[in-house]
Amino acid sequence: MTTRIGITGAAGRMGKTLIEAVSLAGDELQLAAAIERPESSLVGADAGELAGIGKIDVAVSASLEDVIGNIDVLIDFTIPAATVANVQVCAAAGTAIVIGTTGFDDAQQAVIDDAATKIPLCKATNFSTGVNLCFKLLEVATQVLGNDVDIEIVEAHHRHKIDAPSGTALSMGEVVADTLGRDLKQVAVYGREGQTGARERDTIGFATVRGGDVVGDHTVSFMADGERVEITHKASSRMSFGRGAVRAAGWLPGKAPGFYDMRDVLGL
Ligand SMILES: NC(=O)C1=CN([C@@H]2O[C@H](COP(=O)(O)OP(=O)(O)OC[C@H]3O[C@@H](n4cnc5c(N)ncnc54)[C@H](OP(=O)(O)O)[C@@H]3O)[C@@H](O)[C@H]2O)C=CC1
Ligand SMILES: O=C(O)C1=N[C@H](C(=O)O)C[C@H](O)C1
Repeated sequence: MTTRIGITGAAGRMGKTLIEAVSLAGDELQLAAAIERPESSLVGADAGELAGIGKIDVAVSASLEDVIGNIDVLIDFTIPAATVANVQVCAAAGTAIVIGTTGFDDAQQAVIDDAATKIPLCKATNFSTGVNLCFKLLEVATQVLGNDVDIEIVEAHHRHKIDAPSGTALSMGEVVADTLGRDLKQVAVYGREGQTGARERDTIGFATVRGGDVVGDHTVSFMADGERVEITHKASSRMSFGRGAVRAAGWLPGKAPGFYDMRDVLGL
């Protein structure tokens, strides 16, 4: 059976990547709708031409509500406010959703958690296989190195990124903090300046770099006296995220309502 996919934020960097990723995914997955903001000049354009893969006879729509009945699953990589609106449309229609947007505040996350009681919902801060493998490697490294190391996370992204630290860096911090039985909200340090005092062992530090066209680099350092372990992931193409999100979109429809992430899709 064919899974009909909708993509919001169709003209965005990830939206265009996702349109191409669906076209590469085989006959079981089909792009059934591409949605942009009503005021976008791209409404009515062919989604394939927008993504640079040639005509696919799917016109960009101005409203998710207009097309929700034509899709089995929505993939949403937009901005938090738009995702929150879109997840509510999906919950009302009983349609599954894959969420890649990052940068939600607690109130926005609560709306998403509520939707997951009604529909199958797969949300990940990073859909690449490599990053999800890194989450596993981080668990092991943290278990072995434990409380004897200082842990710092550095991420770099392109100049257009609007949230910091990246969702992936925060997820990496959560994996490490959970494994150590620490509460990330209590121990995270976001950047340092001035007379900071000596580093406290229990803290987990984050540093952010922005510039150029960096697709997404993440390094977690475990630093002891005399040695250092670093786990690094470098994305060189957005297709690494697009492939993963489309795989999640093929996996999700038909699942029981609930909150899933890419580790569930990969069986990690
Ligand atoms: N989980 C993962 O694996 C990954 C997650 N991301 C995340 O995905 C998100 C999008 O990233 P990226 O594609 O680079 O961003 P872009 O800015 O390129 O795209 C965002 C899209 O959302 C649309 N949009 C913005 N505001 C609204 C609104 N109010 N209503 C409806 N649509 C809106 C934009 O439309 P318009 O062009 O008209 O403004 C655009 O199409 C980010 O949160 C990023 O962190 C990115 C890569 C991987
Ligand atoms: O905005 C991006 O580009 C990316 N965002 C995600 C994040 O915040 O972690 C995933 C990836 O690193 C690219």
